[in-house]
Amino acid sequence: MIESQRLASTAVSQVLAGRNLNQVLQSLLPRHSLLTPQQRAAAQDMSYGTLRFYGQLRSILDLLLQKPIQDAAVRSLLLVALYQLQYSRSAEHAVVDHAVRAAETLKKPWAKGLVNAVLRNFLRQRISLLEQAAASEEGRYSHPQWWIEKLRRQYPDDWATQLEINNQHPPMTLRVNARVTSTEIYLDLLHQQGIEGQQVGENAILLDQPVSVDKLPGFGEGVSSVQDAGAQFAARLLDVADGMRVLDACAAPGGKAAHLLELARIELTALDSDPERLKKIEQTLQRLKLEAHCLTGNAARPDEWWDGKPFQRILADVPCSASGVVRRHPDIKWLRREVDITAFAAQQAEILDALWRVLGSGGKLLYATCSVFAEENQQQIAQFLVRHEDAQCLPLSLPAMKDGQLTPNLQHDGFFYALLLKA
Ligand SMILES: C[S@@+](CC[C@H](N)C(=O)[O-])C[C@H]1O[C@@H](n2cnc3c(N)ncnc32)[C@H](O)[C@@H]1O
Repeated sequence: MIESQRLASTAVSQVLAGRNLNQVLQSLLPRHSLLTPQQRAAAQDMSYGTLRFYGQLRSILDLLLQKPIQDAAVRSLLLVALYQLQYSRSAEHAVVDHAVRAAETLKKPWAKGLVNAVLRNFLRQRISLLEQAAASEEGRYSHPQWWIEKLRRQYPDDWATQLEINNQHPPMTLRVNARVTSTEIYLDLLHQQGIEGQQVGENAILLDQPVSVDKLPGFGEGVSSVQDAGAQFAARLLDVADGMRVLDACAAPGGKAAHLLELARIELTALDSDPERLKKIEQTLQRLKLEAHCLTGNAARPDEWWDGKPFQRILADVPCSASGVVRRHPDIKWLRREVDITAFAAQQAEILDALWRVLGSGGKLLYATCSVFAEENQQQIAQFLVRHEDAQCLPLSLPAMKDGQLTPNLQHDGFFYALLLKA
């Protein structure tokens, strides 16, 4: 456990210094090649869990300390150990003992005693500390205060439910490749392997328990993919048909692009501004035996990549706050600042305006975000409609949506969709 705990502490410390958790783990894990798969999984769980409950754990740590700790390594080690004590099944004495030994290796003579005292005090005063931490909203909901307030303003009825859902483990959902088999047949195949789930969309199967993809029948051969049920609405809403010229303007890592290709024999251009992420689309399409024209380029600058032939359909799955998918990326809660939402909205408007120019008359553009904030969603589209008289927003006939908004729940993540028709 000690190695996993140390790795998680380093990861948490780097995220709190401003780095993205996925990238941090991708760079740290290969450097710990002696870890067993179980130790790696434990390190990931501790990193994700500590950040999921960082608001609460930080409040508890502040209550336990006479003055704040400036040392990032010791502070992160304490946060990870508090997470383990409160949320994991590890034996308490082992968590404390390993954290004290990990503190010794930090070569800071004062750290060992402090770590020991803080963790033992937590165990002695746990109930009262949990109650005191819950007195502040950040401590209670483990989200930044500006986020809590924005959600409360925009979702007066279910803001607290959303915050609670955001702190749960995300569900694992599969997309069955409609070109290869039916959802019913694949459910049966899963059942034969002892994997249970239920159909929650035309091609979507929500698994009872997450499993490693190499246990999924035919995964390597492209029979299924992992994709949230909310994300699976995109390809259906865009209403593609064989022979259409389609642009996926922010395509990486390629989940929605692949779904579009599974649904119809379209001529797809998959664009993304990040060449590294673009490689992931190529890998995904190779596994699924699908083809697209993959391009590196800025969606807001069509002059740099467009061949002048209008598209009949465009998917604009724009960069956003990702506030609808924090279950999967708990670091987002602590990395985003309120001003970022305005910056995202400005970037999204620029991309939308540019893409409108490359859409043919009578064509449809599906605007998509994985955000729950109105500035990036309903307000963005209302302003777009004012700027573009030739645009009409079509009604979406999905029962789970309100004004195009899906909020995170037990079956899917938070997404927003708006389908725009060009006169
Ligand atoms: C929400 S993700 C897209 C997810 C993807 N549609 C899928 O389903 O797998 C947004 C993507 O937009 C890309 N991006 C950001 N700014 C861009 C721009 N100006 N032009 C094109 N792509 C951009 C990012 O690199 C990122 O891959």
